[in-house]
Amino acid sequence: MGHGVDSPPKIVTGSHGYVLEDVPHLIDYIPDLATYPNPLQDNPAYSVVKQYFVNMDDTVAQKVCECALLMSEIRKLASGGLTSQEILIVVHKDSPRETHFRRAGPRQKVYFESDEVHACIVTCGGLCPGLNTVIREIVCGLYDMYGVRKILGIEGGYSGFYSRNTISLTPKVVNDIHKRGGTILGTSRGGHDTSKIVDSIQDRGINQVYIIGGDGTQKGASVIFKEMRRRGLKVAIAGIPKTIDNDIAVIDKSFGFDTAVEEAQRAINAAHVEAESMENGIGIVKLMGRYSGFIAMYATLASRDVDCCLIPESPFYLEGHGGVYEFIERRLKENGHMVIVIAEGAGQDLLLSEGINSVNQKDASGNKVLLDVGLWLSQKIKDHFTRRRKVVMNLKYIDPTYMIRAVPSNASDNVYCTLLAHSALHGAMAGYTGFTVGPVNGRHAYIPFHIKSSVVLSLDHQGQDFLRSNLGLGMQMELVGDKDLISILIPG
Ligand SMILES: Nc1ncnc2c1ncn2[C@@H]1O[C@H](COP(=O)(O)OP(=O)(O)OP(=O)(O)O)[C@@H](O)[C@H]1O
Ligand SMILES: O=P(O)(O)OC[C@H]1O[C@](O)(CO)[C@@H](O)[C@@H]1O
Ligand SMILES: [Mg+2]
Repeated sequence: MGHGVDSPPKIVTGSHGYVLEDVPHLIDYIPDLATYPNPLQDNPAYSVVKQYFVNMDDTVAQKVCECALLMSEIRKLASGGLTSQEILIVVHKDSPRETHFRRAGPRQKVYFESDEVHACIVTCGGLCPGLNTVIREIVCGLYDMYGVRKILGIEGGYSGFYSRNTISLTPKVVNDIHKRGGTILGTSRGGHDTSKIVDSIQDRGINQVYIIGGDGTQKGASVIFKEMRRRGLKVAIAGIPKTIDNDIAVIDKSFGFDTAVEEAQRAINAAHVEAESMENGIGIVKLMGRYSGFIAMYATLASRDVDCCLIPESPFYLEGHGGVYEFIERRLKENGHMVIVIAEGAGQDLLLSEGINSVNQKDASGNKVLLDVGLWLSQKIKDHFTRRRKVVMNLKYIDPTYMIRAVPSNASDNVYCTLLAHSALHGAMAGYTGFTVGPVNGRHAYIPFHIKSSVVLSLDHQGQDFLRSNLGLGMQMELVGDKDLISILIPG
């Protein structure tokens, strides 16, 4: 019963301009599927909680506007005449309502019997703190909540589907993996061969696929979903978004980000200790962030020892008025030392304009390989001050790139990873497919792949919020360059 054409986005509109970006469901292409009562209803841990199951119609608003509910809605709310999906929305009376997503969580009816489920888990792309926690909680959640016994781990990312062995995953196998960094399954870039992957899933009789990875991985998951649908297979594809860079616009935050920011403090502290111990000491720390400076910016805000933070969203220059050299000179005069944090994607245009390694290198997944801006900046500063200005200065460059992502996740990321894992498996059990999970405005939701894979968040989108939060944190700010986003922060 396969569909020969791509499924268009499932957009549901309602009254008052309500728009639901819905996720696909197995019954969209296999209409006569049997349903079963959710086994959670007999679980004493859950049955005591009132209203444990998510209402079928519950949705989460992508944006919560700052104005109040319409008076008519307030009246309806008071009289119980609004559904819970509507209660979640606060709208401006004149503006169309924003996008909504289906709320995540367990449903009363499921589309898989426990002993019918054959699940698999795969991790793809770069490492991120929390990968093992997500794996653990999918396994334990399926086992404990749904009585699922057949769960396979696919080794080595997408290519592992057709070129590697599998691992049988049980709660015992995954018991303490959340205390370790990395992923027990291994990961990889490249090697996404859709038909080989789908053949492998079909041949093994797998019917739930949990795919943990970043933007590239979610695009790969979307292609797998489309092929499943084309073949008419009863296989639920659930994505769990992973990006240490925190650059997915639609969800509130990505897992591992907090841990990475925390770990980055150690490098910044070291840079600060080194810098303040020497005459004209400068500590430079390079942090991850190809296209967005979230890690750099949050690590800067948390530390209070950083004088200057350079991010990809805000181009900067070195020479002349408003340039980095001028700022360094002033800070050294005022303080005798300074710390600079630079995101890996910042200043790439400057390196390219100097003709450094202009060959466009790509990794196995087709991602552009960036030039080392930290080394370049260190060399430039040394050259400028020591050789050209004949100023004594001591510069120490620290690159903790892989140290901040190879660590185990911290406590709050562990809790977050657990919620993501549970959202994913509740969704798959309920028959949803072709979706990814994540909190939107603080509530966990199911988001269609086409939205997740197309939006990359940069700090530019949040410029105003950033200004507000920086001011709230007691930072003074100064512009470097001519852009409207702040590049330099001076602890107040
Ligand atoms: N457009 C695409 N279609 C199908 N598969 C893709 C696509 N883009 C990437 N992939 C596959 O997804 C996997 C991971 O992609 P990638 O290496 O870009 O990491 P990522 O998921 O974006 O994570 P990271 O946060 O580390 O960048 C790879 O196996 C890659 O082949
Ligand atoms: O060196 P690798 O393993 O390709 O990964 C590095 C990249 O992965 C990311 O963390 C994205 O997840 C980037 O910020 C970084 O450039
Ligand atoms: Mg990526």
